[in-house]
Amino acid sequence: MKSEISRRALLQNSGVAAATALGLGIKPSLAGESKADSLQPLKGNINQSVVHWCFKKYWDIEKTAQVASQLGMKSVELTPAENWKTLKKHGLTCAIASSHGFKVGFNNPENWDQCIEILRKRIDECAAGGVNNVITFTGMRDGISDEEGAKNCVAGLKKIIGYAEKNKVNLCLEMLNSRDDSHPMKGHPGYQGDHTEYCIDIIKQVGSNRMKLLFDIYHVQIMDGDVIRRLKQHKDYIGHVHTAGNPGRGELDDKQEINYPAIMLALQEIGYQGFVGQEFIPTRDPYQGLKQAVELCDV
Ligand SMILES: O=C(O)C(=O)CO
Repeated sequence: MKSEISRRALLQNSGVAAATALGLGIKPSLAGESKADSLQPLKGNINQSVVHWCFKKYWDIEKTAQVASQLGMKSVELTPAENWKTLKKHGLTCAIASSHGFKVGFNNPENWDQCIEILRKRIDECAAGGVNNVITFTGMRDGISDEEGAKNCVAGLKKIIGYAEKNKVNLCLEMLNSRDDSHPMKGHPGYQGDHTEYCIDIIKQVGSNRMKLLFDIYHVQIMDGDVIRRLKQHKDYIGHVHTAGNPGRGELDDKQEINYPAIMLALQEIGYQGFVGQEFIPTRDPYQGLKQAVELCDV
């Protein structure tokens, strides 16, 4: 896989070099990239998506959609409904809609009304816009025991899951790591749903085929590990998947420890039909990092 990627990269780079030498003046199709920088056609067995917040600093929605489309991805996700028409223009969808943030969630009954109101609105938007998934969170512990938090999550989510069912939209509960305290988006110390099985137990108790897990490989690797076994074990409950390199939530390169091609093959093996959202924080050229991730996950 690696040698194939390097070979491709080499061919592409030499193509650019040759064209430049010949004075062909390849017209950049996107600022900072040339057409020759685009991928070979993807196998497309994995539906790939890019998570907008990670790239927002570099690219607005139009540019993100252009890049995603150029890289053969199928979605730009966690972007508001007002942006979905831009995605459509580029032949893309939004794999999962955002909702209430991770800090205020269903573990505290005081937050239920607020979470339900925003989820209802998102479910309506998803039903109208052909989007299948909405994200949801447990919220922070803030003195609530894990047992109480789980009980509250089940009771709170049960108040909205019927509406999700009626509109054929999945609620995806995200597990997040609470270990990395180095950066506000690399880890979330105090988050209650910080173990895979804790979230799975909540999902099972809500008891609906519209209640799913957002399996973020980066967060699972930090808190629980044993990623492929967990994917297989919980296959019936996985609604969406996220990536990033660990440690550091950076690119999916050889400085990080997660074996993404093997994990993507495992997703195929379990018959996962959903999307894989690239959700890393770029530490170098964002286009090159995203291209590398897309190639690596295209198994
Ligand atoms: O850290 C994450 O993965 C989140 O989605 C928080 O919103």
